[in-house]
Amino acid sequence: MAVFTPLTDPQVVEFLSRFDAGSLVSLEGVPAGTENTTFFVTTDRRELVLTLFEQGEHEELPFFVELLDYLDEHRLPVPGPLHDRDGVALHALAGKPALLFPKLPGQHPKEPNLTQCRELGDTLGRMHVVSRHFPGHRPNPRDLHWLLPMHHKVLVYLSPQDQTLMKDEVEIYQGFFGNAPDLPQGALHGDLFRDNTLFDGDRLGGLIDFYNGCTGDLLFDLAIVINDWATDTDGRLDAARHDAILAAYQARRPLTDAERDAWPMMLRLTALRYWLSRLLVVYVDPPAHDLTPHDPEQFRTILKARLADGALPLPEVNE
Ligand SMILES: Nc1ncnc2c1ncn2[C@@H]1O[C@H](COP(=O)(O)OP(=O)(O)OP(=O)(O)O)[C@@H](O)[C@H]1O
Ligand SMILES: N[C@@H](CCO)C(=O)O
Repeated sequence: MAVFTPLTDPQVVEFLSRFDAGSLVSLEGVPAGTENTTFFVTTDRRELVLTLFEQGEHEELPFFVELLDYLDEHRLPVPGPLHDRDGVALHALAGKPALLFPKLPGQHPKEPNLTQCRELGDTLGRMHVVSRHFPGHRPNPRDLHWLLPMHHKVLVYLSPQDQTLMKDEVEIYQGFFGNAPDLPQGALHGDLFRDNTLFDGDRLGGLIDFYNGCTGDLLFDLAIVINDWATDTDGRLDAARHDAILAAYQARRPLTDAERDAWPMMLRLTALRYWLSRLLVVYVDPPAHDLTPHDPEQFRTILKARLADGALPLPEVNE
């Protein structure tokens, strides 16, 4: 159960009174989620989601509001936060920063079909086309600059083989990305796993949970997507889902030559990024709650599969 901060009806009634969103009918805590407290709020006019921010850098919340406003204005399927009658989105509730969102339709796809993969690739491609012009700035908090110092913290918990694997990989990324290939930049979702999307049948209802959002290499976002959406249980790439996502993405934004060169390395770097972040949660900085952490092993397996198999050929772009 991930309601870390309970709320009463009167608190929510008072909160809602600042917005033109109707009067409270019901309030329901959402069990999913491990980082923030989420409630579904039904009013006499609409369905909403109320998020209380439990952790993280609260001073970064205005960046997320600006990014969601920007993507919403550009007609991407994201929950653009509600602004109150004075134009303010971010408020405090029960001592926590709070945002109110429209409730988007759909469920997280566990085993996405090819139509859903195409939808996702198309939407991410559209998002990256507009996000290149997003004026905000937040350096990617999980790129190589983070891997370099942080991987040292987990080495002691790894087998000698895994220590070598992790150290060698980080050194290889440093050699490759340290020479700064010229990769297209823009705003990223930063964590676009299946459980951060909602599908209403085959229709993409929305991309949610933008709290890893940042600016940086667009390719980083795409590699996270492929590693989660197009990987089989043995860690190997699923060619059909891989091609469906990448063909749809590239119909919106063809990859540059530099991105094509960097692609196999970016798949490895983003796999290691999650191996490491999950190891940190398990061994170094466990959260106060007792929810089962995500399994680090899954991303070690993915990394090893990318090393063994390389990347699959990128689908042809139809100009
Ligand atoms: N705008 C929305 N519309 C519909 N459902 C939503 C919306 N926002 C959040 N949810 C639901 O609430 C759940 C928790 O939300 P969210 O992913 O933001 O929480 P979190 O604690 O940050 O989770 P995570 O563990 O993925 O970081 C989601 O899995 C989804 O089911
Ligand atoms: N998507 C992340 C968790 C949320 O940041 C993971 O699977 O490790």
